[in-house]
Amino acid sequence: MAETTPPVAIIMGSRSDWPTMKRAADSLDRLGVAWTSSVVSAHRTPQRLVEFASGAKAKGYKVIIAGAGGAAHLPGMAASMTDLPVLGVPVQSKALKGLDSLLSIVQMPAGVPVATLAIGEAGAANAGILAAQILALSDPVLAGRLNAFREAQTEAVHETVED
Ligand SMILES: Nc1c(C(=O)O)ncn1[C@@H]1O[C@H](COP(=O)(O)O)[C@@H](O)[C@H]1O
Repeated sequence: MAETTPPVAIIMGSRSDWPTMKRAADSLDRLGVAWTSSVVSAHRTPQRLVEFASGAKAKGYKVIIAGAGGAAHLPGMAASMTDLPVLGVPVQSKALKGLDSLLSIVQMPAGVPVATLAIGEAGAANAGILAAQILALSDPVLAGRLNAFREAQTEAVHETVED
């Protein structure tokens, strides 16, 4: 039987980004959304990026989460080759604490959007949730799971508040 493509592709510039990008995968797992992950670099494997990004929609992906650090050109270059929504995660760099990653991702020219998340693990976790929210627009069952997730989150905060 032919394998179905999961709706979310997580790509990252280097294997060293995985501890951050795993947070996106964790969010997706929690919400019951299937994903794949792979290392693709605009700098180190440009041909692999062209093949991935230009073929992503035809392959059946619905949302791309792209994480990279430093001169983080991966999300923008991926967005230039697909009209799937691209969520960019600035991975925290050693030298500049991720400010370089953030600025490399966020300032896209008009016409080629990348939805840019916060630097580091919180941004990656939110990328997973945001991908699920996009998919939930046409998936009421997933929308219900997202709602339950939000309620559980609110309840967990209430439990830490005395009064
Ligand atoms: N920013 C990019 C791209 C890209 O944008 O294509 N490819 C790799 N990298 C980044 O280089 C950093 C260091 O990578 P190494 O740890 O492999 O030296 C990683 O955060 C990666 O995302």
